[in-house]
Amino acid sequence: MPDKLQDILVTPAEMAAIDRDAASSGIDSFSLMRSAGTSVSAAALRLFPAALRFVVLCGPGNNGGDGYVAAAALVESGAEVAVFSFGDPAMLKGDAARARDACALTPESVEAYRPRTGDVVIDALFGAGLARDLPEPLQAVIERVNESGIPVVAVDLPSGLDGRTGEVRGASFVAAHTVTFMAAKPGHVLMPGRSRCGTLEVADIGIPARLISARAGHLRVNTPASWKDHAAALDPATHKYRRGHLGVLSGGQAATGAARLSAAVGLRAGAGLVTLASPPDALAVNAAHLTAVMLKEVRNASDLAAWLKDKRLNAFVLGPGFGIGKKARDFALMLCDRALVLDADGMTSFSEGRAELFERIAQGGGDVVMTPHEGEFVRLFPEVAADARLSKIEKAAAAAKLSHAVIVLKGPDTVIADPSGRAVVNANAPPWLATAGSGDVLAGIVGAHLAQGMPAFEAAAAAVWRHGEAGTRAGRTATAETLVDHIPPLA
Ligand SMILES: NC(=O)C1=CN([C@@H]2O[C@H](COP(=O)(O)OP(=O)(O)OC[C@H]3O[C@@H](n4cnc5c(N)ncnc54)[C@H](O)[C@@H]3O)[C@@H](O)[C@H]2O)[C@@H](O)CC1
Ligand SMILES: Nc1ncnc2c1ncn2[C@@H]1O[C@H](COP(=O)(O)OP(=O)(O)O)[C@@H](O)[C@H]1O
Ligand SMILES: [K+]
Repeated sequence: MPDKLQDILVTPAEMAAIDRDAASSGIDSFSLMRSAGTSVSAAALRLFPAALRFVVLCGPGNNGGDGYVAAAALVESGAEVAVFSFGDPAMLKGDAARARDACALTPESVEAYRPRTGDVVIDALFGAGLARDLPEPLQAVIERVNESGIPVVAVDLPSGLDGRTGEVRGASFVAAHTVTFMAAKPGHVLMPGRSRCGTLEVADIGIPARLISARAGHLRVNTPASWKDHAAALDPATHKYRRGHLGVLSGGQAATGAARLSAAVGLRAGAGLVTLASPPDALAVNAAHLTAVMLKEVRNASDLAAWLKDKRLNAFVLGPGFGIGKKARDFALMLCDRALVLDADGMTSFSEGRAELFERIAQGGGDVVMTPHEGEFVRLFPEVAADARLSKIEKAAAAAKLSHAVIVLKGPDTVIADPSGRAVVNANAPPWLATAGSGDVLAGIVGAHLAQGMPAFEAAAAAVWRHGEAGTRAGRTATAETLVDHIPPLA
């Protein structure tokens, strides 16, 4: 796969346009189908050399066409092959009809398929463009195959998954391996889709990279390529203030741990200095637990205003354990013309009165990153959360547009989106990141990146990636504290 296509995510609508562009540029579309089908048969033979029979399930469109090509290639390799079709194969058109004609096997109806030990299923029923629920009889076939435990190799995407959203349309195969073409689609990386694709192979079937780049939007998988240009190695002549000064706002004495996690990881993630701003009642407990992190008493808005006169304080984290209410709102409004991570209680405090926040962010010119999990997202963006048509990427992008902030919509498939429509989907996070305080650690990493001068989108994307890596390094028994100890270097 050409390097520049490596991380690109192409929506099914963009892919359909790319297909049309390829055809109108004179590329023979049947040769693309032949490459697609043979890359599937090659994968099946490579991964399942001991299969007793390959069962190719072919649908009514070009995905089915790929299936007929794969079936013919498998027959040629000497394997035992059976073909089952959904819909009347006589109704196939164009390239798919040609592929059917080139396959010597006579298909049976898919409903007649009964899984047998030793079978390997090639799922060529529907591709990534599926946008409505599968018919009931097909759902029953899929469930039967899933229950049988027979391995499935999916062509393009496991049938039943929506390639735009990753959602299940009635039922979907759970594949052991998926072969898609030219570029991954959102449905391969968004949940639950990602967990149903098995290993993902992106096959180059010969569509020129320029045709793909010309149609692809600003959607990527989150890898270092998305932000490494902003993660410069340290200048040997640097000093701690040049590495940035991060301020973290602590809650009252009963809830200080969350902010301390953000502060501790802030230093680890590269801020030159971190100061924890504490209300008076929490000073003693914070002092007892801090060493390299500094402590500052901040009682109220006027204390904060006085502290903000120090312009070297260039980024803040507000929210973890802070408490919900007017104080959080006042503080956030004062901080959002500097670089700010608004997390947890900081966001929830704006369940009412968000318009003022969003306006300030738009006017402030600072870099604001909000890091909601699903529950916080519903509170701050109820109308976006309730729109069932939107994918997680589209939800994060809509919230970014509405709030003028960079949105980190967390979960196993965290999406980072900015108001201009740029978005990345994260895929390196192990499930044991779902542990108390993990979000506080993430907020502190974003804050450290902002303090170092990274733009908000890159700061957030790099933080989510490092958080995922820290999870992998810390291992299954990770806690928020051990995540702090396992943050990998940025550059
Ligand atoms: N991307 C590319 O450049 C290439 C794509 N190819 C294949 O082409 C596929 C896309 O082909 P198509 O656009 O024909 O898509 P599909 O093969 O997924 O089939 C779409 C057809 O199924 C019908 N359909 C959709 N949802 C349905 C539902 N829920 N119930 C019943 N019928 C439904 C549609 O009306 C349409 O006739 C890709 O998945 C890939 O496998 C390859 O042939 C080679 C080139
Ligand atoms: N199943 C999962 N797989 C990978 N990462 C996850 C999963 N569930 C949650 N996470 C990540 O763990 C972190 C949890 O943050 P959050 O929900 O704010 O928890 P807390 O408030 O306990 O810190 C987020 O970064 C989120 O993306
Ligand atoms: K499929």
